[in-house]
Formats: sequence, structure tokens, C-alpha cells
Amino acid sequence: SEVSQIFDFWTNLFRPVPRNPKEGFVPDYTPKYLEQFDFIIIGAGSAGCVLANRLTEEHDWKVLLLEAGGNENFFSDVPIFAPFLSLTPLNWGYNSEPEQKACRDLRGNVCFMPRGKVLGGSSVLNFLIYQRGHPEDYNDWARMGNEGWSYSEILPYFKKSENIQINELKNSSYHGRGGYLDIDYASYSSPLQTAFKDAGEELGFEWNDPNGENVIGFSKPQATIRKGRRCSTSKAFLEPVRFRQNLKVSKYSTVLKILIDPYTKKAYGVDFFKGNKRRRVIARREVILSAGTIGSAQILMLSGVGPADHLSEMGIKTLADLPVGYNLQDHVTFSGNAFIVNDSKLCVNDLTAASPLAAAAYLAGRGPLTIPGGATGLAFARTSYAADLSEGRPDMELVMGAGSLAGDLLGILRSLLGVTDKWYWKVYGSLPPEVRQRTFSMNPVLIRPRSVGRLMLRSANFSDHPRIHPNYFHHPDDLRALREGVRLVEKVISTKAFQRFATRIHNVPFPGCEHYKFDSDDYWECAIMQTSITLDHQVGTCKMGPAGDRTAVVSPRLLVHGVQGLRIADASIIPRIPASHTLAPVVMIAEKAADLIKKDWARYPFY
Ligand SMILES: Cc1cc2nc3c(=O)[nH]c(=O)nc-3n(C[C@H](O)[C@H](O)[C@H](O)COP(=O)(O)OP(=O)(O)OC[C@H]3O[C@@H](n4cnc5c(N)ncnc54)[C@H](O)[C@@H]3O)c2cc1C
Repeated sequence: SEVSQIFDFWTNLFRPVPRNPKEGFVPDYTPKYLEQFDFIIIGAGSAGCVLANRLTEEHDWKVLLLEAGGNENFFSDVPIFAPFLSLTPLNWGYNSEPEQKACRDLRGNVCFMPRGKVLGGSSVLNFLIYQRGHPEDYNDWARMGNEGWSYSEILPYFKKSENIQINELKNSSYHGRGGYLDIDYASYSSPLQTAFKDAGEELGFEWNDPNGENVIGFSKPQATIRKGRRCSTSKAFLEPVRFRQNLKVSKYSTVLKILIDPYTKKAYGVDFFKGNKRRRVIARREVILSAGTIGSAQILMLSGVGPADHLSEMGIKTLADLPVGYNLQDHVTFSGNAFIVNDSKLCVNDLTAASPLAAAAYLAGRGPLTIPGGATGLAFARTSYAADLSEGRPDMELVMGAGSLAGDLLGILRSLLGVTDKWYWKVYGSLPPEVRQRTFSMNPVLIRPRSVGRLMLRSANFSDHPRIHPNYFHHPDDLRALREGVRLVEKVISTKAFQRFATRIHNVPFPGCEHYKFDSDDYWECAIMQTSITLDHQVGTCKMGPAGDRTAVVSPRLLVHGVQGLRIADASIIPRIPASHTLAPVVMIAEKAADLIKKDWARYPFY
């Protein structure tokens, strides 16, 4: 713990003096052996920070929040640096098992799966995009038997968490004011944004608020940004309440297992590791698992809750036989292409981002460094594979990046994506560095995937990362739909709006796909399988479903089936991935979870 205190000191020093009095350094607390709490929350990530705030609104509830990581820092605050963070110890560093149809040309033939190991969790590593999905995504959840989760029932929770800063949306009935989470546009608008808007209109799409009435359309990304800096859930929900007497936060605390009584099947405590010591704490009311899609499934299985056959294979005694780890879903994107324009001022690549001018503008909350993860435009559309979805529901997203992989002179994007240097030089090496600086990207994202994966333990030892099989493109329609996404990008690029800048695709074929004719359907399918990467939206390993649903792990009240005193609230409970980025849904889930917990315990004030 001495080391962690020194680390705390340094990270605090490098953070600018908070301009908002609600922000500030979260003190670390080390619980005593067998210390009792009403609630123990595992994981101070996107969901965990929301829960810690909402549960400690009840003054007589004593809450412990356990987090394996430490603090955010100066760099994690800078929106455009998001890709760089996955290369730091703020990332758990998970990899998939080698995939058959994806990530073929990446390092070791595996897909990187970054996850936040820090207060705020993946909301600190993510690309800041705030997107909720289509109302029917949630009505689907309700139709699967999840009472209370239809769109009209969850919209109030999206709004409750939100503090919308975008003027034209402040009076929208879809947005909330006065919540903890600031949502804003980056104050910087890339000149390409106008072309993107015009291109959308040329193709018959409206420029809209995709979190409002219609999802389909073109838009500027809404983002978790506060005055040009990242607004993680830690900054939004945890820091303002860090001095509440009934909240204790234990950092650098890695949970090993949840203690469950084998006879009563009641969760009563947690074992964790901190400062080289194994420690134990006791929960009087509930243990709440918010360790994310990978962490929650792993901890649950290590605690004896999971598929009996798999647990016995790992030498773990089964306390509840549940399908933990199945139903893994994710969004995959094709990010290898680069588009060349005739003016470098249109794009933001390494050299622009690293300039002193950009740094100076950032300190005033402005400039290109405030672009969320480099994304400057979003579009939601339908491919011919969306025929089974009702009108207005998209199955394809386009994310326009202010820069591209070609412009990655420093190698940061390459490292994030896992693209090898050999691949990079073969594809982009023929372009002079000056041309590489005037490139941008437009990546199609498969937002209604049909393929489903599975997460399994590697061993009964917590420090062994789980085996993750995302199974991207296992369903053949997924590959075809993403190929249509590439065609949609081509249409956007061919509009007058983009042709004003003589926009053209860089047409050196990807290694391994040279034998196909460039731009043929076969070529794109090959290229997609070579360099497709995850958008890091993994969900679903502890699926929510009613009693009697044999594929479900938690009930619609988020209680683990067959176990008492154990709830899960994070991305892992999502039964079907929404057609959107996943942070906003996770914050909504945590807001609703806190209300469910308050309602359930209102009947037992003295437990
Ligand atoms: C690189 C990246 C880019 C992304 N971009 C976007 C985006 O632009 N927009 C968007 O909406 N979504 C994005 N996402 C996805 C989104 O951020 C996640 O879906 C969401 O944050 C998940 O929230 P969670 O609470 O389920 O898990 P997390 O936020 O990951 O929280 C889990 C927490 O539990 C802790 N934990 C895990 N295991 C243990 C243990 N054993 N002991 C103690 N603590 C533990 C972790 O350290 C972490 O803090 C991105 C994600 C990544 C990684």
C-alpha cells in the first residue's frame, strides 16, 4: 500500500487543479479484516461509480467500493488520446483466443480487448461517444421477459444520469439536465464535418440527434465531455461524493472471489488482495458485482457460480449451475482503410495532435485534442441485412475519424489495433509522410451482430486471464453486412460534398488479399477478416432473463438466480447488445439497479 500511496501522490500532482469543485482526488481506504458493510460493490468502473453514489444517498447504508486499479491522470483526461491509454497499465490487457474469421493479420492473430483498470473503469479508456441505441433494442429486452426494461421504463434513467450541455438539446424531452454525467460536443469542429453533413443530406439522410426521436441519420458525436476534458463516471459520480461518511473506496484491491454459504446459498462477503495481503470483508445486505463483462463472469465462476461441467473441469465446486460466460456479444468494425484529401488542414493526424498549438488550445478546453477518441462524425443506416428489423432500426454505423491508420506516424493507433509494422509499411509505406497526414477514416461498424461468443476460465487462478472466444463473423450474414457497410462508406465518399476535396481511397491491397481484384466483394470480405477490430463493446456474459429462462444468469431485478444477496449491474447483464455504443446503456443499468436495490430493501429497513 506504500507503493500505491506514492503512485496516488504522483497522479494527483499531474492532474490540473480542478476547475469544478465537485472534482477531486478520491481518498483510499483499507478495510480491516472482517469489517462489515451493508453493501460491497466490486469494481469502481462505469457502473460501479454510479452505484456507489446512489446507494450512499441512503445515509444509514455503509458501502465499500473495491477497485483493482488506481486514479485517472492528466493524459486520460485528453479526449483524443483515448487510443494511447490502451497501451498503459490502465488497461487489463486481455486478448481473445485466436479467431478464425477475424483479426487474421494482427499481432499473434488475436484481437486485443482493452478494459479499464482504474477508477471509472472502461469509461476512462473509452472513446467518449455517448449513444443509447434504438428504443426497440430495449423493447426487445422486455419481450425476452425482462419486466421493467422497456424503453418507456428505462428512458427516465438515461435522463436522470445526464447533464446535457448541448444548447439545442437542452429542451429535448429525450435529454436530462442536472444529472451527474456531462454530455457535450467537442468544441472543435473538423472541417470534414461540414462535408459529412452535406454528404448525408445528398444521400437523403437527416442531420439529427441519434439519441432523440430518429436514430437513423448523420450527426456530430455526443460525448462524455466536461469543458473539453473526459468526464468519466468516476469524475461524474464518484468524485462529488468522495467525502460521504458512509462511502469507503479501496483502490488497488483485486477481488479473488465472492464468499457464498454452500448451504444457504447466500453471498456474505468478498476476498480480495491489496498490498500483497489477502483480505476479507463481510456484506450485511448484498454483494454487487460491477466488474464488467469479462471481470464479472470470471469472478462469478471463480466463486462457484457458472456452468457445472466447465467449473468441474477447472476444479471448482459448483454452488449454482448457471450459463455464465455464454452469450458474449460485441461490435466489430473495419478500420484499415484511409481516404486521401487534397488539404492537410482538413485532417487531424499525429503531427497536428502533437503540436504545441493544439496543447495550448486544450488547456483552454478547446482545439483538436478535445475530439472524442478522434471521432468527428457518426451515421446510422440500414443494410439489406436489416430486413428483419422494424423500420427505423439501424444495423450499420459509420464512424468518421479525423485521422486514419495511414497517418499514424508514431505507431500508437497501430499498437492499439494490433496491426503489425510489417502490415503498416506494406500498405501505407508507399505514401510520402506528407500525404499520410492528409488522410482520414470512415469505419463501418456492425451494430446488429448475429454471431455470439463465449468466455471461459483458463484456470482456477484469478491472475490467469480468461479464454475469450468472440466468434466474430461466425454467422455469414455478419461478414456480408459489414461488406455492405464498406459500400455505404464508398457512397458517402463519392458525394459532391467529399469530391470537393478530391477524396479518394488509398488502393494498395492488404497483405493476404492481393489475389482478389481490389474493390471486389471478395476483396473486401478478405480485407475485413484481416484487420477487423472490436469497438470494445463486449456485453452479455451474465445475461438477464426471468426465472425459467435457462440461458439467464440474473433476474430482471438483477439478482443472481439461485443465490441470495448477490446482484450484478454492468454490461455483462445485457441480454442482446443494443445498436449503439455501450457506456450510456451501462450507466442507465446502474441507475436502474440502484433504484431496484432501494425498493427491495425499503421493505426491510433493519434487514
Ligand atoms: C478502448 C475502449 C473504447 C470504447 N469506446 C466507447 C465509446 O466511445 N462509447 C461507448 O459508449 N462505449 C465505449 N466503450 C465501451 C464502454 O466503455 C463499456 O461498455 C463500459 O464502460 C463498460 O462498463 P462496465 O461497468 O460494464 O465495466 P468497466 O467500466 O470496465 O468496469 C469494470 C471495473 O471493474 C474493475 N474490476 C474488474 N475485475 C476486478 C477485480 N477482480 N477486482 C477489483 N476490480 C475489478 C475494473 O478495474 C473496472 O474498473 C469502449 C471501451 C473501451 C475499452
